[in-house]
Amino acid sequence: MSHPILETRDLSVRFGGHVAVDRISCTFRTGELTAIVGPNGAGKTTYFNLISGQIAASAGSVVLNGRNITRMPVAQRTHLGIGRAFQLTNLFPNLNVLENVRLVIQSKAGRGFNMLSMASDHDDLTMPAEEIVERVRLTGHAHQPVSELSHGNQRKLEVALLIALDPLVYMFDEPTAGMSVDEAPVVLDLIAELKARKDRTILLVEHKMDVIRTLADRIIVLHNGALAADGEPAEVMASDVVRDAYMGRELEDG
Ligand SMILES: Nc1ncnc2c1ncn2[C@@H]1O[C@H](COP(=O)(O)OP(=O)(O)OP(=O)(O)O)[C@@H](O)[C@H]1O
Repeated sequence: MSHPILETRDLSVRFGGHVAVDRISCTFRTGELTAIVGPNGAGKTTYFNLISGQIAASAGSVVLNGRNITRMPVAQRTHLGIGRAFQLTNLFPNLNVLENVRLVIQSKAGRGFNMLSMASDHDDLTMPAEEIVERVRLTGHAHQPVSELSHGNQRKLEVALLIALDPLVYMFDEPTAGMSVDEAPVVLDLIAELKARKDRTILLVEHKMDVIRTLADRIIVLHNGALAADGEPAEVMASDVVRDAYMGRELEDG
């Protein structure tokens, strides 16, 4: 098996008296797609925020490629290889789809994240940007300002930007939430392609059973902020821990 790229060690955060993530120790390997499941409020998003750096840990550590990144700001973690699906707030709303993708490629290529530099200065980056826009089926919207995109197309753009960034660790938080049945497969196919490359690590917070079944190599279950189960999908799904964690609530079948 490949070496662990990402590890959390006794990672915890408390908000006032409430422990939202409770001493989670977990290792993630290259080539592996881990689904993170658990009922509402279990701590999934908070765990993601701790890994990507959106919030600071109260205790424990996050280790990327052997390096302690626990105290690093988001931008530095991104630079080192942690990639979280962009929220619309990270985009330039008045620039179009293609320009936003090109800016991420430009920044990745070490040419700065300068939206004022002329597009013609970076002509060589336009073609890779167009390819990524095509992969998420947004070619028809390439010249549309991102602020005018439908919700589903915004989500596809988030995935496009992450692919442009091409981090070591891809973090997806319910990537198809709110997408139509026509749109979701585009994103799921792209995640499957990333997984097939075997050279990236993918973390996926997901409620949809069919998505987990199709994509996950491994499932971890969070319950009350703690790691309740960790293992192969069939084994975890059949376990009492999952039944107890969900307390009668089902993972979504849709
Ligand atoms: N900034 C915050 N301040 C106070 N409490 C918070 C904060 N962020 C999260 N929490 C609490 O931490 C717990 C975990 O929340 P979190 O959003 O991580 O759960 P989740 O598993 O992602 O849930 P969902 O599936 O509903 O998105 C919840 O009880 C939540 O209310």
